[in-house]
Formats: sequence, C-alpha cells, structure tokens
Amino acid sequence: MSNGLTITEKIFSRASGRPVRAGDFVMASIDRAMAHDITGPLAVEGFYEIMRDEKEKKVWDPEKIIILFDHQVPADSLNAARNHILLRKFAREQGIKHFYDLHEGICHQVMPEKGHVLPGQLIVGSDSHTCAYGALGAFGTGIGSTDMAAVFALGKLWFRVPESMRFEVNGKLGDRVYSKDIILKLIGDVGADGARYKACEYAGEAIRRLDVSQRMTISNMAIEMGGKAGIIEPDGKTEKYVRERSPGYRLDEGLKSDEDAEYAEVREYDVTGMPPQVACPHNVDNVVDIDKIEGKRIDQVFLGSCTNGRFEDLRIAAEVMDGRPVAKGVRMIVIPASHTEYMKALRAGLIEEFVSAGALVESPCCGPCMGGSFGLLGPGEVGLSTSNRNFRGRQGSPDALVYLCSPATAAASAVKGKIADPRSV
Ligand SMILES: CC(C)[C@H](C(=O)O)[C@@H](O)C(=O)O
Ligand code: SF4
Repeated sequence: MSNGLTITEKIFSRASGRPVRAGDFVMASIDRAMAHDITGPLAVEGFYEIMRDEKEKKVWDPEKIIILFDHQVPADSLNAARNHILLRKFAREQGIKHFYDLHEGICHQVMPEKGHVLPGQLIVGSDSHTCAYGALGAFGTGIGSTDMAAVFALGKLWFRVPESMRFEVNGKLGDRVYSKDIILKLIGDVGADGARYKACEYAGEAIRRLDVSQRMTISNMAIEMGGKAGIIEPDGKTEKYVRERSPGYRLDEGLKSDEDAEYAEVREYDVTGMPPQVACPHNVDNVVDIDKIEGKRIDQVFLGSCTNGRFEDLRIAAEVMDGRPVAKGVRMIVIPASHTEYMKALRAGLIEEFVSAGALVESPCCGPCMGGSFGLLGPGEVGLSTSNRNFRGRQGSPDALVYLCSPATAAASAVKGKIADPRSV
C-alpha cells in the first residue's frame, strides 16, 4: 500500500481524530448538518425519541445545524404547512442559528451561498444531493432522517471511509457545451450504480477551468452514479468564492489527494468536440448525443433546480434564447435556485427577458424537479428539464417522459418547441 492519501481519506482522518484509510470504519465528528422541510420533521421526531430519557432535550450544537424550507414552498398542502410549523417551532426552541424560512431557496444552493460549506469539512444533509458541496472541496453526503436524528443529538455518525474513483477530465469544452454535458456523459458511461459508495473525485484541466457554479452541477450529480460524494480539489476559484462568504478563510494547500493516493478506479476523458448530452427516460444513465434526439416534441421546459438554477445558468439560457419567445404549444417554467440568485437575475434584466418570452418565473424552490409540488407533467406529456433525475413519475404522471439537459439545450428547445441543439439555433 502506498503512503499517499486521497482528499477523502484526509477529511475523514481529521473528522475522526486519527489517521484512517478507505475501508476503515470510523466515528466521525460532523461539521455541519442540514435538514429541509421534507426530511426535517422525521429527524425532529427521531431526535426527541433518542432524547426521551434526557432532562435537557437539546441538540448537540445549534450553530452547526441548518434548517430550511425548499421542497414544498410556499406550502402546497396542509401537510406541508404542518411540517413548516413543526420545524419553525423546533428551530425556535432549539435556538437553531441558521434557520431559513421559505423565502431563501434550495438547500444545496443556500448552504454554500451562506457560507455553511468550507473546503475540508464533513457535512451531512438529509437529502441525496448533499454531494453538491464537493464542488468546494467538502465531503458532503446524504443521510436518512433517522441518521440525522442521531446527528442532531450527538454531532457524530459512523461511516465506512469510501474508496475514491477519479475522473480525469481533459480537453476543452466547445461552444454552448457545459459542465452538465460532462456529468451526463460520465454518468452515461459509468452507469447508475457504477460509482456505488465511492467518493467521486473530479480532476483534470476541463474541471479546473470551470467556475464554481458549473462545478456545483457536476458535484451535485455524483449520487446519480451511486457516488457517496463528488469532490473537486479546492483551488483559487474555490478560495475566492468561500472568502466572499466566510471572510478570513484561507486555502489549505494540503487539502488535495496525494500523487500516490490509491484509487478504486481512474477514468480518463477528453471533452474536446463533445456534443451536448441528453439523458432520456427513465434513467439518468440513459444518455445520448444531442443529434440522436433532436426534433423530439416537448410540452414543458423546466429551467431550475439545485443542479442548474443559478444566475449563471439563467444567463446562459437567456443568451441562447436571445429575445425570442417560447414556442407556441410549449410552456417554460423558470425557477432561480435561491433568493440571492433571483436578485442577481432580476438586476441583470434576465427575469424580464424570461417573462417577456412567455415563461413562468416562480419563486426559489425545488418546484417541478421532484414532482411533489407544482408544474407537473400529465399523462403522455414530455418534459425537458435542467434538473438531475428523470425517473418514471418524477415530475408528475408515470406516463410522462422526462429528458435531462443543460440550460443551453433547454433554452434552445424552448424557442424551437422541440429538443434542439443549442449550437445551431
Ligand atoms: C426529498 C428528498 C429526500 C429528495 C432527495 O433526497 O434527494 C429530493 O431532494 C430529491 O431530489 O429526490
Ligand atoms: S431541486 Fe430537486 S434535486 Fe435539488 S433538492 Fe430539490 S428536489 Fe432534490
């Protein structure tokens, strides 16, 4: 065995207070824990169950728990309203310092944006896309509500330190081809469980060249190939992003995988000349080049979600639309991922452009991404979405079809009224 460590092994060694390696079982201290309106109520219930015999029923650290509302926002059912009431009460009683009510946005956007994600941290969230925080060099991972209950109580959780799978992505992305196309390509290649329980590590010049917003898209979708995390080694861009939110933060030069670190697998890619990618129904790994699916009719385009609802995504889409209206017979729903992103888009005039084009712009939330709220697809309808999952029934009817793509492809398709290549509209 070599002496080198992966970034994941370094993070777990710090979090568990001893040198550990992939495969070791550890009890790790959690740096931040996030729960939202769907999974939070069950975690709260579990927490009180655990604390049943304690006199003081207090969480381990009210400053390290983040609670927010995003999935059913504004409350779209009585059940959602009750969940919101329960979590507001819990946050008040426990003195949860970082509680965001329903105006703030989607968890995976709000967490980094508000400075709750630092490189090298071990962060858990009761949401599967918590791997998104790997974009900043944190080990973020999704856990269930009952595990979250234990974290609320103890601030610790056991893990088997995952092996790492390295994706060396080189070459240069072409015009109107983005990080979403890279991650769809990788998932299509590896398969939905090809990286099961592995820490996916994205490296190479094509990844280094991406801005933080685009890195978030790639890290966000590690779970779609079974990854436990989706880490990108922090660099100057990471440092700048983090410092703007956590002044005084300094990049730790040692926070990267050693050259002789051991990997379960290393895969190499060259994205030069790669066309836009689309994931076809009903699996995220059912990925094709755009020319295989171009011309397919669509009923709805959804531009948003924690994967691709940032200001940069909206700007790309507006550029591609270039003042043209949404095609007749197609509806377009645009949802900025957070209040901050919404304000940026508003100030830049993007919201006016979308509204003038005939799109529906909604307040920050998950929206149709999970089909639990508004914007559902009916039987037989076809949706094109910038989100991360296209499972049967995910956005409404089990008889609807969902295709996944980049914001540029979504925008090109919205103006054309059918799936279109953003390079040729
Ligand atoms: C509701 C939540 C538990 C779920 C997740 O874990 O990812 C949702 O965010 C999703 O995208 O499917
Ligand atoms: S936007 Fe979609 S993927 Fe992201 S947290 Fe919400 S439901 Fe999950």
